[in-house]
Amino acid sequence: MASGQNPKLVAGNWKMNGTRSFLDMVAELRVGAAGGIADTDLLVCPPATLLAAVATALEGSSIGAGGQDCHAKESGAFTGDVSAEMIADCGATHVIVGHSERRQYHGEDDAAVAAKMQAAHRAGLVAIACVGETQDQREAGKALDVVRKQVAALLDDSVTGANTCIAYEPVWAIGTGLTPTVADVAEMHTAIRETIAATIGADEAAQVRLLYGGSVKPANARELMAATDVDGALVGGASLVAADFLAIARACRA
Ligand SMILES: O=C[C@H](O)COP(=O)(O)O
Repeated sequence: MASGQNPKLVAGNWKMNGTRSFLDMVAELRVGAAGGIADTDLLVCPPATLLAAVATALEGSSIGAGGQDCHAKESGAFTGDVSAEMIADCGATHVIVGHSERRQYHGEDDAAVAAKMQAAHRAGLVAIACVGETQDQREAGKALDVVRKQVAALLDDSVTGANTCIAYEPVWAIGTGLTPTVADVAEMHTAIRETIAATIGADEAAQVRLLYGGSVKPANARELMAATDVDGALVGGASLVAADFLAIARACRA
């Protein structure tokens, strides 16, 4: 269960940002990542409106495309929703589920997130499942317990290193410029991996990539990515600038 065993994954979550003009930025990323960035996989998660275009623009490159959310069902009368199968049909390989903004603004609880994760697996997508404590929970000394519970609620024996990533995103660090200490990140990631191991065994758990997210920038990426049990980053704001996103990916080189 040592850090550094898995290739890093740097995923950019554009959130509700981006119109077709952002395809120029995707072209920039493609050029910047040509030939690959040593031992680091890159993923771009645009809004659903751009997913097919971004996936097409990245075909044949070393960068993948992912969705930001999916419905638990395959199809049906769910106006405005998008299924995991639709995301896969766009050419995406991954989908984020359970982001704290979905939990906060759309009332998604652990059970809903678990159902979305299963939908992702049903569609052949890698689920990037987000967990993380609020500021109040951290200040109350409950961060580890809260996150362990969130992770445990997502797991069943269908979870593998190949079909699941867990993103630890402290809610108070998202978009604020604040980050936990490297020691706090390492402690949390180790606890997350132990929680996963309790369900699927230590060998498989070692292969689940654990991403850190929350104010990752070029200036702090090297330090955060070197922390124990950190296998990559889920990047919000800095993923909207090609040079910054590429700099974060390069910072994963130990
Ligand atoms: O999904 C990404 C995270 O919410 C992090 O966002 P941020 O890098 O803007 O803090």
